[in-house]
Amino acid sequence: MDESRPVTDPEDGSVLAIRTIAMPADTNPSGDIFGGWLMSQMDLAAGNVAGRVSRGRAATVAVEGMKFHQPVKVGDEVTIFARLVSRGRTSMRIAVEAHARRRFAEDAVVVTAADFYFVALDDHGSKRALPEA
Ligand SMILES: CC(=O)SCCNC(=O)CCNC(=O)[C@H](O)C(C)(C)COP(=O)(O)OP(=O)(O)OC[C@H]1O[C@@H](n2cnc3c(N)ncnc32)[C@H](O)[C@@H]1OP(=O)(O)O
Repeated sequence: MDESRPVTDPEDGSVLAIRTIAMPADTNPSGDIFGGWLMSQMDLAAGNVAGRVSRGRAATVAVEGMKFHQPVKVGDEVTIFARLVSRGRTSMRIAVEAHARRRFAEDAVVVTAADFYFVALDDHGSKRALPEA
C-alpha cells in the first residue's frame, strides 16, 4: 500500500497546515475566542510553510492585512490554509486563511486572512539566503 499522500493542493499550491477545535480555554472572559489565539494558529501555519521553503529556521518579520471577517465560536472546527505567494532573497510572503466550520454545520466560512512575512534564519538568528526552489 502506498502510504505517501501529497500535502500541497495541486490547484492553488496551498497547504492545509492546521486543523483544530476552538476550546473554552481559548476564550476571553466574555466567552468569545481570542483574536490572539487565532493569530497564533495562523503564525504556526505560515511557519509550517516557511520551514519547508527555507528548509530550516525562519521567523515572522511582519504581518499585513489581518482582518477578522467573522467570529470564531467555542466548538468550531478551525482549518488554516497557508500558501507561498512570493519569495525574496531571504524572505517569504505567505498568504494565510482561517476557515471555521460551526460545530453542527457542514460548510466552513472564511473567518480571518492575512499575509505573513517570514525571514530565513541561520543558527545564530541572522538572516540567510533562501535555498534554491
Ligand atoms: C518579537 C518576536 O518574538 S516576533 C516573532 C518571532 N520573530 C522574530 O523574533 C523576528 C525578530 N526580527 C529579527 O530577528 C530581524 O528583524 C530579522 C533577522 C528577521 C531580519 O533582520 P533585518 O536585518 O532587519 O532584515 P532586513 O531588513 O534586511 O530584511 C530581511 C528581509 O525581510 C524583509 N522584510 C523586512 N521587514 C519587512 C516587512 N515589514 N514586511 C515585509 N518584508 C519585510 C526584507 O524585505 C528582506 O527581504 P529579502 O531579503 O527577501 O529582500
